[in-house]
Amino acid sequence: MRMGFRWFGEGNDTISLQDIKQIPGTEGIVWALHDIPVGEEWPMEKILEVKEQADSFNLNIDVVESVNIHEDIKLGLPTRDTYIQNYITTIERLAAVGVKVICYNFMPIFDWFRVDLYKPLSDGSTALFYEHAKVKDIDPFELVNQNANNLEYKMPGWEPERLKDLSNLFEAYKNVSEEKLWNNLAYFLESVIPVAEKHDIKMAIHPDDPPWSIFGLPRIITNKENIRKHLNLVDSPYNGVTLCSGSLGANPSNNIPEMIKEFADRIPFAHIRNIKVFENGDFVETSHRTCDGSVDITEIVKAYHEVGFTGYVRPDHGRHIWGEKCRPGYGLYDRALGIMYLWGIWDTLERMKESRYSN
Ligand SMILES: O=C(O)C(=O)C[C@H](O)[C@H](O)CO
Ligand SMILES: [Fe+2]
Repeated sequence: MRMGFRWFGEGNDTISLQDIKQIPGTEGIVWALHDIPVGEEWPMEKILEVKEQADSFNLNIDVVESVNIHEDIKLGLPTRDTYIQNYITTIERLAAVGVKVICYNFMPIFDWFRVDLYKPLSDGSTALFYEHAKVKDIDPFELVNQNANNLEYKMPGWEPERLKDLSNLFEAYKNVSEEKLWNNLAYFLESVIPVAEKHDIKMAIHPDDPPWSIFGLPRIITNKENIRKHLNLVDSPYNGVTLCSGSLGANPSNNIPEMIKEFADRIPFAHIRNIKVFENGDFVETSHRTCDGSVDITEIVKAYHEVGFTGYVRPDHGRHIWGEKCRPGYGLYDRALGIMYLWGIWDTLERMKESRYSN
């Protein structure tokens, strides 16, 4: 597996490239141009700027997360063709600088969703928290105001300029059933996958986080059957999945090692993280260690090892520990610990494999 670390860019992250370089076994950054509005082409000069910064630390820029999808594409509006064309231009430019994987998601309106970004844990750290009862009661408009407008950091998927149009967006989605969303996804894939094939760049959809409908909005990338359906919409190695253990793991009936085995050659990129799911279905982010949460990280890494996984991987959200001031879920310390845990399991499995052969 090839390790990367999500980085939000110069002046937009508390973590430096020097910090990332010092995390053992980390070869690259997982990056995006966060200041380009969703739907616009990514300018080549800005792409090259990131490449130069990463080059100077000998870090690769092979994985982009995310080139977000304009809402008109998800809604299937006539204007979608212009936005798809822009997306294609961005794919071509990214391929030209050597990018190998583009992660994206197809969630209506909201990206990942939590009710509390700093839930105190018993060890004195804080972490992202999802609470069913609150989501049922909460007015999404109020939450957007809290999350998007009062935060120190502009978070991808929570852009205030996009969400100020929230009531129109909700109105527009009234006509979009799950089936329609699938059709709109198929339309998008049929346009972009041939381009991805031509330029040798893999498209990797991120599962919905959490993997169920919220506020009556359809969500479709939620379980094994639906991931299979997605991969069959356009049956190409360039139409893949970012298999995220934390997103899928919020539903305990998702068997992630089984998915890794079935979809092995269609997973160009993996997110590995743990969460603790409570009996009532609420969940909180934990350390990556298996026994700290409900997701069996050991079995997951074992499954990747068994299938001979050579794709990209990153730790996903971490807790906020040791007093770190950082983007919610994206501090340096807990994610770096996560990387060491993943390598610990992987290296042990490698050693066991070698000794099996030598005995
Ligand atoms: O919620 C998660 O697990 C994520 O990793 C969020 C992703 O960055 C995002 O949805 C990808 O487009
Ligand atoms: Fe993820």
